[in-house]
Amino acid sequence: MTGAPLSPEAGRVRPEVPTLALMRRLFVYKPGLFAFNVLSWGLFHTLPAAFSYLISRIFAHLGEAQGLAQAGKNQHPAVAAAWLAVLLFAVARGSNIGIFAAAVRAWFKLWFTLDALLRRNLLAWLVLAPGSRRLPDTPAEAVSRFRDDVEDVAANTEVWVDASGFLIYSAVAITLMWRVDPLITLVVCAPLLLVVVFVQRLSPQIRTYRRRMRQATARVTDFLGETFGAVSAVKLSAHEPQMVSHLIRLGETRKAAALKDVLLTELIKGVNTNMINLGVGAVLLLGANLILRGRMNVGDFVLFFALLPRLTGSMGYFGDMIARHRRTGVSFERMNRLLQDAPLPQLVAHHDLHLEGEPPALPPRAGAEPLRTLDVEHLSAVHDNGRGLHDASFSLRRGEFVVITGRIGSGKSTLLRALLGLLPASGEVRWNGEVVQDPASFFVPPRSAYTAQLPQLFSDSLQDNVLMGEAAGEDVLGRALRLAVMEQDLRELPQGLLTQVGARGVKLSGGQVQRAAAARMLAQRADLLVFDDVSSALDAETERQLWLGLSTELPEATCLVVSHRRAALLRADRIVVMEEGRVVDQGRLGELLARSPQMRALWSGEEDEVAV
Ligand SMILES: Nc1ncnc2c1ncn2[C@@H]1O[C@H](COP(=O)(O)OP(=O)(O)OP(=O)(O)O)[C@@H](O)[C@H]1O
Repeated sequence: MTGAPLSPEAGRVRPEVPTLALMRRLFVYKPGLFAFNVLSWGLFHTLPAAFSYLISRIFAHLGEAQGLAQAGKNQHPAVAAAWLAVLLFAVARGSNIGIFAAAVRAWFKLWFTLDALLRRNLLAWLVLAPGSRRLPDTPAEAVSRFRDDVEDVAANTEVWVDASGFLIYSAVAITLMWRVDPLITLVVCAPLLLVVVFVQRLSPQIRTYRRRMRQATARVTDFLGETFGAVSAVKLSAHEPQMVSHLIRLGETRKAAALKDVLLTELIKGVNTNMINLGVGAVLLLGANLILRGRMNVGDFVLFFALLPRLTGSMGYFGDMIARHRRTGVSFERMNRLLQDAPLPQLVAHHDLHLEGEPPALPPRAGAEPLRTLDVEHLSAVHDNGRGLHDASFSLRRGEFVVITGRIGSGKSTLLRALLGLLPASGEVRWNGEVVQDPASFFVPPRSAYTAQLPQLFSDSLQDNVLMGEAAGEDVLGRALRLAVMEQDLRELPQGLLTQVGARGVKLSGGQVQRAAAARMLAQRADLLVFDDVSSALDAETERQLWLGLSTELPEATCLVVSHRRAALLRADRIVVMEEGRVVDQGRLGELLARSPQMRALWSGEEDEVAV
């Protein structure tokens, strides 16, 4: 960790996302699979040009046979040619069904692979990247980005996979039609340009409506999540009517945003589809006129008719391609916001996914140099409102019990979080004299373990919450629970260690949650134990037992503890006193009581605002 800012603030303006370059990078993730998709779908979309040609030949030969019969000539060669065309048509049709089966399989594989790659990259950056990661928006927004935006991008691959087929088909169809009648071909192709211009002009709206729809959806999800989490607070304050009307307002906003997005999508589709009808009408009018004047035979007329739907469909496809490209840009932009300070290509970086077979074993936990000294120098972490931590310095030696104390809001939690890399910070932290470059990944077991002020438990058994997948023995588990003063609670829980706790299990009290989290920390057997204000949910006697147990059973443990309780202050080798985000004094309890008015106020509990 150096004096420079550790991680930039979220939400800064980012350059426009280069959608095309990002899509290209995705395609070359599995070049063989992508090439197979392009080839198989290319063939699948191009072969209908051959069907149309063969159908036109069947009709042309039948027309020829009829003419020969009327003239009293031998019609057999024309009939044989018609049968040959029928046979070729059947073969081509049959092959196309086989190609379709292979292409669909390859497409799903490509789609889900790219889907998984994007999600893996998002998750890896949030969880593993250097520096601390805070979600830039709400968890519901993040879920929507993981789910909907990833899906939009991966599904957009379809457009590119189909492109070559539609292009070749269009080129072949236009050439065949041009050879028969350039004027009708031009009339049929003109809408293509119109569609492209139409969709291009709508591009800003496409992006805006998609963005607004996604945001409005996330707001509804957020509000529902918050309401479920605060049901009792809502009931107690009799706020149900206000909550319902707010939900209705959010729902209305979402409805309007979704309606605009869907309407625009359907409008584009509608315009595209109607091009087919316009094309058919043009061919009917112009073609029938030419047949009447004897300037076009039935075979050529059928050729036009057979090629037309797919050709105009391709035109619609190109319009849709532009619209989807714009929406994909929005999805990239939204996912990119989730990555915050990540380099842009991180989103589409290539990594092994292990989608088939056994997942690889996790690497063993890295050994760490045992703590001898920890030095914090000029550590600052300022929140958006200008409050937080300013220029804090203190040291800690192996086996010490250091208490950080101060009034409510004096910056104690910010100090711990900045030290552990959970907040963007500047300053220097040294572990055994070595500068810590990335505290977020450094301060983890076996070096350090942490209990937050408001810890979270998973919906799982108490045992699994404490061990977190670690294969620790009963002695480790038993000692962690004993040290965390949980034995009495265990006896009262319906299934003891196997009791399901968390959001979907038994509701534990705040103090029980905090002690379960402390047990989780103690089961990690880390060198440095960091407690953030366990006093906030423990009574004085339980907290006293906690510190007493630690000093008798783990006398070698190094503890950094936020507390204002006498039990902790009496046990402290050193106390760091904070006020208004700054360290104002530090030393042993006796010294501080003698010279620090803040310490005396905290000790005597005379200050009204002392954290309780
Ligand atoms: N995420 C945040 N955004 C903005 N301000 C914050 C944030 N977190 C904390 N603060 C502010 O920073 C100051 C220090 O907060 P901090 O939580 O570090 O204090 P504390 O001493 O731990 O308080 P307490 O004893 O209540 O836990 C407070 O004024 C608080 O309102």
